[in-house]
Amino acid sequence: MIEVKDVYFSYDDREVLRGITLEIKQGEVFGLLGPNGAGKSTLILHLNGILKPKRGEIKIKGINPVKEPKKVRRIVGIVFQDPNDQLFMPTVFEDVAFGPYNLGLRGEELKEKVIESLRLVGMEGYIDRETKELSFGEKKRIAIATVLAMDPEVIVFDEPFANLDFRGKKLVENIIRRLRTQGRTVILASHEPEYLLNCDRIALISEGRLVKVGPPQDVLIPELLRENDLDVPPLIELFYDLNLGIPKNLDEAMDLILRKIRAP
Ligand SMILES: Nc1ncnc2c1ncn2[C@@H]1O[C@H](COP(=O)(O)OP(=O)(O)OP(=O)(O)O)[C@@H](O)[C@H]1O
Repeated sequence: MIEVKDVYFSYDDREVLRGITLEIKQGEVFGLLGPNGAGKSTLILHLNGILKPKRGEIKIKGINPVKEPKKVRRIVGIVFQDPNDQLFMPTVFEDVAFGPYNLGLRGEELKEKVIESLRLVGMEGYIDRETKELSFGEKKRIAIATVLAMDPEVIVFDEPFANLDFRGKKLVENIIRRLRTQGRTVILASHEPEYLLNCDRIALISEGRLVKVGPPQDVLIPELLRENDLDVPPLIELFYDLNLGIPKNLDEAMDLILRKIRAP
């Protein structure tokens, strides 16, 4: 689905991506983990042709985003880290309608798409609000709706949980769960391992290099996280020490602990 082949990128003469090679399969929930400045956002901006590799190549379903950015942008939707980079229209309706309007939707069909997308992020009551009046968390949810409204096969979330309260985080988790059941490909970039427990695979990136890629139990190793300036959540530390594997969530964590306690 997504092939990243030996990609290098520099801002002026500062090299930020140094030979990244990755393959992401259709329907995968794929985590991009790395400390601040590792190059996660830079890599993401390559996936729909906003940035062009200095060396190497990217293919999305066989299409090169540099050569055919419009085609690729119909496949890959990116939810930017800062919603202010995503929202630029006066009202919420206009912001969410912008993408589907460009895809050809009009009238009732367009309105229904906007309402449906806002409902998915719990913001249908905000349809006529002025975007600039909204709080950061509200803007973040509208930004997600603008991407959902275009029904992309691949959705990339850059630090989707940053600056969200408990309810906002749960809502994003539920959206990701729904996208997974729909068989969409989801990419989640974060510097916090605890948000990537549920991923199928995780790529650990540091200083523009791929350090490791694999399922959570192979990548979320306390020593490896520390070596790469990442936080080690107590849950991961505990489960690693007890040799219990990596739980996907608190329910599974409880289950694993109870099984361990009850084991003869
Ligand atoms: N537009 C830009 N011009 C120059 N340098 C940039 C630009 N954007 C990012 N950088 C630099 O590139 C490096 C990688 O940044 P990037 O935003 O890709 O990292 P990141 O892993 O997403 O970090 P974070 O977790 O802080 O979002 C950083 O050193 C950053 O300062």
